[in-house]
Amino acid sequence: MTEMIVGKSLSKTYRTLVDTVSVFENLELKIDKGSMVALVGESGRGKTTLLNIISGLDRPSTGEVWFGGERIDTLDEEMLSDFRNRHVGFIFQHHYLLEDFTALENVLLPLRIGGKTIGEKEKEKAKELLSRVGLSDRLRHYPDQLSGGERQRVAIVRALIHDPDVVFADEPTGSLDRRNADRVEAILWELCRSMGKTFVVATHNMELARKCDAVISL
Ligand SMILES: Nc1ncnc2c1ncn2[C@@H]1O[C@H](COP(=O)(O)OP(=O)(O)OP(=O)(O)O)[C@@H](O)[C@H]1O
Repeated sequence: MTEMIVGKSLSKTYRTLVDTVSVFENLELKIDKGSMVALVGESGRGKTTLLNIISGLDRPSTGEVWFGGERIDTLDEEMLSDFRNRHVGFIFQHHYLLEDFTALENVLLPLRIGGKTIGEKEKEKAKELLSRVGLSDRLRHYPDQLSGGERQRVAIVRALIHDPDVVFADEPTGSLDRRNADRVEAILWELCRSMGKTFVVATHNMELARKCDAVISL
């Protein structure tokens, strides 16, 4: 299998005014293209930190991050931002939808940010994905007119609209009640698998982790 992400000898240290926190040292990881991977570990063990490093949101203190054969931890901010816009989709615990934009407009934002002209083709793709997550009758609703689970489903579609190579999810259903969380996780799972995406999820949910092809334990 082709490797999508390789982390070599990764270490991360946070320095604050009062002390230094070493989150992990000399961590090695490989994530295969098209695989579903869970990042697990007790609270504070560094799941978010590692996710941010391998997705190009943050940099390691030492070590190397390779993404699709390209080293990314040495890119400057502008190149890194461009890299994320092209190759990566994010889903966080909070939806981060823009309140003044409808569900459809929120979904189209990554394309606008990537400099694409939004035409019928793009709108159709957004509508099709929104209907796949059960939101075809919520296109013109604003975030505050949607339920928590619906908002997170919009965020899922927004993470996929620009056809990223890898979808990163950090506790994607952590703010939802169990029933909603299960539903949204299943939808996220199905979509990523059917679209052949590499999927990396930081989670406390061991049931979700068990469904993954690989588990990285911190
Ligand atoms: N900006 C920062 N400055 C200093 N320490 C930090 C910073 N960010 C995170 N840390 C510390 O690094 C460690 C790892 O944090 P991280 O958020 O990656 O853990 P986590 O495994 O995702 O936790 P949780 O499951 O609770 O979300 C924690 O001990 C945290 O206090």
